Amino acid sequence: MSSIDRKPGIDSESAILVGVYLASDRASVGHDTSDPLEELAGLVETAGAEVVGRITQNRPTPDPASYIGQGKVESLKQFVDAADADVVVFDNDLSPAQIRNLEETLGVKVLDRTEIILDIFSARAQTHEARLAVELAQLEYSLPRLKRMWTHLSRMKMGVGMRGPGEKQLETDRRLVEKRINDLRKDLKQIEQRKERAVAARSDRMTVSLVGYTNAGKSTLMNKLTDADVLAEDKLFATLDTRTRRWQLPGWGPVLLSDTVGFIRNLPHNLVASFKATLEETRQADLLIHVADASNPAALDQIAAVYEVLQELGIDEKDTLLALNKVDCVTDPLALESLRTRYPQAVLISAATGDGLPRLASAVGDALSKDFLDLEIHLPASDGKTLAFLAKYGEVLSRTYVEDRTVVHCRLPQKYIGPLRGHEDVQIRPYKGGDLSSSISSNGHVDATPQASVDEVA
Ligand SMILES: Nc1nc2c(ncn2[C@@H]2O[C@H](COP(=O)(O)OP(=O)(O)OP(=O)(O)O)[C@@H](O)[C@H]2O)c(=O)[nH]1
Ligand SMILES: [Mg+2]
Repeated sequence: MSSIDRKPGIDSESAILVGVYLASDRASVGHDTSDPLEELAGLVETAGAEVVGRITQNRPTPDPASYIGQGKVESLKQFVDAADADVVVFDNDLSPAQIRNLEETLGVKVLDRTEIILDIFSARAQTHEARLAVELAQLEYSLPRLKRMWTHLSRMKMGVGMRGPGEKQLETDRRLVEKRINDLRKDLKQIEQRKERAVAARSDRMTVSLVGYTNAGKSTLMNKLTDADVLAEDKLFATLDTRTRRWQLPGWGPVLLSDTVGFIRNLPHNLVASFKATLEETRQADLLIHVADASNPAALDQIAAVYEVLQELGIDEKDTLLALNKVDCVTDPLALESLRTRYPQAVLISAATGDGLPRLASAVGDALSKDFLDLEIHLPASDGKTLAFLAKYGEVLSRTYVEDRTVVHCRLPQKYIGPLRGHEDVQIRPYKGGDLSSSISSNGHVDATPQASVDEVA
């Protein structure tokens, strides 16, 4: 499939960055005071290229032919020649036609932000699952662009506008790509279903998942809390898979903590979809810890971008704790203050120094406790299985035997009330305090009027 590999990576090439700010963008990113091309520069460097120049332009709307205006294209060309650049990278997403026109005028490769992100993911994907996910996203991105690659080829081989074998070749390429996309989707769906079952099966512990913008410090925090040995480095997308470790939560017991791939503003949609299997732990988590880099001038926008991706994954309604990380290297106290005003519940931490981690742990404990119900459960004295279930998933506080019944005072996560209902002859009701043996009437049966809160989930 040589025509799809038109773009080798940009490793050790020299790049000029172009950012176009449309009227609509300027309205929405009003609070971001950082250099608008800083993030793209980080991406391009992570992809292995060297940034040799930057150009920005404000425009009301993109130019249909070349995104930037004609005059700007001319000065970009001079810039490219003077700097002897190999590639021009746009911070915006370009149409296939815009890329083609720009490449023709500039005489160098033109890439957009999505292609750079896909390139990084492709170079860093290590697990089988991540490789499949990236390949799928790349092919989905290339499919509508196949024509443009062919046009490039046809011009070299037989001049502009030639029909004939070229059209046929394009059809064949397209069919091959479509077939591969279908196969990949099927494989990933299977992995996703297997993963869904696997994650569900080990949910006998409360599970907490770290989410956040790329480079926010999720892996560093994971290592600090669990003695895990996850790669943490000052590169974008250092983590592309999911690791889960036991975290001994003080005053609580062990919970499962997972670290996963970071998010970024305008994460390509098909990339999010492809990574669904990888994000399974996050989708099934009882609680999310959203780690944000408080020292980054774009922190507010990054936090908003993470919420957008959570929305796209359909998990924005989950209980989420915001942890403002890297407080040890905040240089602008006013910016931190405005973050705190905006998110008064957030916990300030430094994953590097360990500052604030006890406070984070106790906030996590509180958030998890919220899901626990204080219950009084009546079961046949012979029902050892249900008793074992309660001991495994909940916290049994007391146990009383009355005739052939056992009465248990137990704190149990809400999500286990459903499974309990399946057990025969078991009654569940809110614990109201006092002596459990007195709640059994003389005929040995419980007064079965559960409160609404229990009834709803039961
Ligand atoms: N000063 C300081 N640096 C930190 C802190 N936490 C993380 N870092 C640094 O930030 C960089 C990124 O950290 P990671 O833990 O890899 O970030 P991540 O969120 O896992 O990033 P991705 O896996 O790329 O999404 C590393 O160089 C860390 O050393 C902190 O509290 N203070
Ligand atoms: Mg990481």
